[in-house]
Parts: sequence; structure tokens; C-alpha cells
Amino acid sequence: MAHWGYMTTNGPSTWGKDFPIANGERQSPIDIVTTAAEYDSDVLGSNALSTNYTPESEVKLVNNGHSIMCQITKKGVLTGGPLGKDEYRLEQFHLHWGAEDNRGSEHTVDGKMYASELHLVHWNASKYSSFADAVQKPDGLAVLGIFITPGVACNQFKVISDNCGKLKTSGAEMTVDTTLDPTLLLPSNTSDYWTYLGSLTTPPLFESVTWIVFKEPVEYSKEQLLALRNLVDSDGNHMQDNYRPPAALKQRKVKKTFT
Ligand SMILES: CN(C)c1nnc([C@H](N)S(N)(=O)=O)s1
Ligand SMILES: [Zn+2]
Repeated sequence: MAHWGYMTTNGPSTWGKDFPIANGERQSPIDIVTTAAEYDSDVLGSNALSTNYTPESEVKLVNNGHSIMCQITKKGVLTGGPLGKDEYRLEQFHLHWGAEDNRGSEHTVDGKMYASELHLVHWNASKYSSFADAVQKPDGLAVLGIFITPGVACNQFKVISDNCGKLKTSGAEMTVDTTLDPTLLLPSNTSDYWTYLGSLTTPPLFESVTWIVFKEPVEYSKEQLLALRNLVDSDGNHMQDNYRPPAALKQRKVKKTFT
């Protein structure tokens, strides 16, 4: 099987060959049509979305050939909002980005694409014993989506952007001896978000993700975005435009926590 990627020959339009769920009923990402999203006080009311992350004492970075990923080693919990009482454990975070600032995010808002999108991937530790056990369950995963827009530098992201140059080849890994608090990667407003039932946005595209996409973007500097674009993917090309375009909404509703 040719390795999936984002080129014409192995990109999102070809994934259905090896992963038929690509044309499934709850695929991600989606275009968020803001006027169609339904305000749902239940999502917000009962218990607000809350994160309780433990700062990493060292930062494990991996170029996995299609993104740059930070492997989490400390206990970090996401709960509340659409997740109810279940506690979801932070597993890793990674990003998707474009070759230019006008594209790169996976979710779009009324057709608008952001320059990048940060994903914090969690698994349901209240119901399952591991990420591998949860990854194919309909309520197995929860991913926080944070839109990234060019602006001032994000200090907490410096440890990643400053080390991209040392992670240029696919499979490269490194451990940076510094702390990182995932909480500081989130926008200041974490009350306003859209949420819907979807999937992983890369193969195997499992339909196991409760998506929570924050309305407020976070700013990264031009240099930080350029650092991402200088990474090299598993085909030896510049890793950029590593985003899946929006999939059909089908019979789903997007909920929102703000009016
Ligand atoms: C196995 N893990 C953690 C993941 N598999 N696919 C992932 C996708 N990159 S995403 N964008 O999080 O759905 S994350
Ligand atoms: Zn992702």
C-alpha cells in the first residue's frame, strides 16, 4: 500500500481506496456554517468544559512524516461540556498548516481557512484502558481544535518552532530539556466553541472523535509558521498543506456554546 500523504498521488482524494470510511457518515474536518450551528445550553450548562493539564518537564518532539507531534507523558485531563462526566486523557498534540498564510487549517468557518490548526488529542480514560483501546470507539476520543493566525509569537510554542530545524527529516525525534504547559497553547477564551461528532482527519480516519473547535484563534509569528513549513515529510518534500479539506456534514448538527 502506497503510504498516504498530501500529494496528488497519495492525498485526501485517494484515501478512500485503502480507507473506505473516508466516505463515512461522520468524517472530519467539516466547514462550520456559523448560522446553522445550534446554541445548546446543555452543552455549556451542566458542567463547563475544563482542562487540568500537568506541565511536561521535558518536551518529546517527533516528525512523524505528516506532522510535527509532541508526545505527552504527564497526566492531563479534559472533561465537561459535550464530554459530560467522562475524563479524557491528553495523549499528544500536533498541527496542520499551509504553504502560505491563506490556507492550512482543517476545519473552516463559513469557508474561511486559517493558516494552521493545532490539535490536542485525548482518549476516554473513564471507559477505556488505553489510547489503542479507545481509538476506534464512537466515544473514544476528544480533540481540541485551535485555529492559528499570523500575529505575535506564541511563547509556549517556541520550544516547538525553535526546534523544527533539528527535526527536518521524517522519523526524527528529540527531547528538549524544558517545560511545556499545554494549557498555555489554548486561546484565552475556552468557553466559546463549536462541537460535533467526527473522525480522525488522517488515516485510519476512525469515526471516534468528539470535536471541540474554539472560536477564538491563537496568534503565532510569521517565523513560527515558517519553521513549520521548513519541515520535511516522508516523501522528502517540504511538509506543508498537510490538511484534509472539509468532508460532507451529512446527517450531523454542529452545536455551539455561545450566542
Ligand atoms: C493515533 N493518533 C494520536 C492520531 N491519529 N490520527 C490523528 C490525526 N492527525 S487527527 N488530525 O488528530 O485526527 S492523531
Ligand atoms: Zn490533526
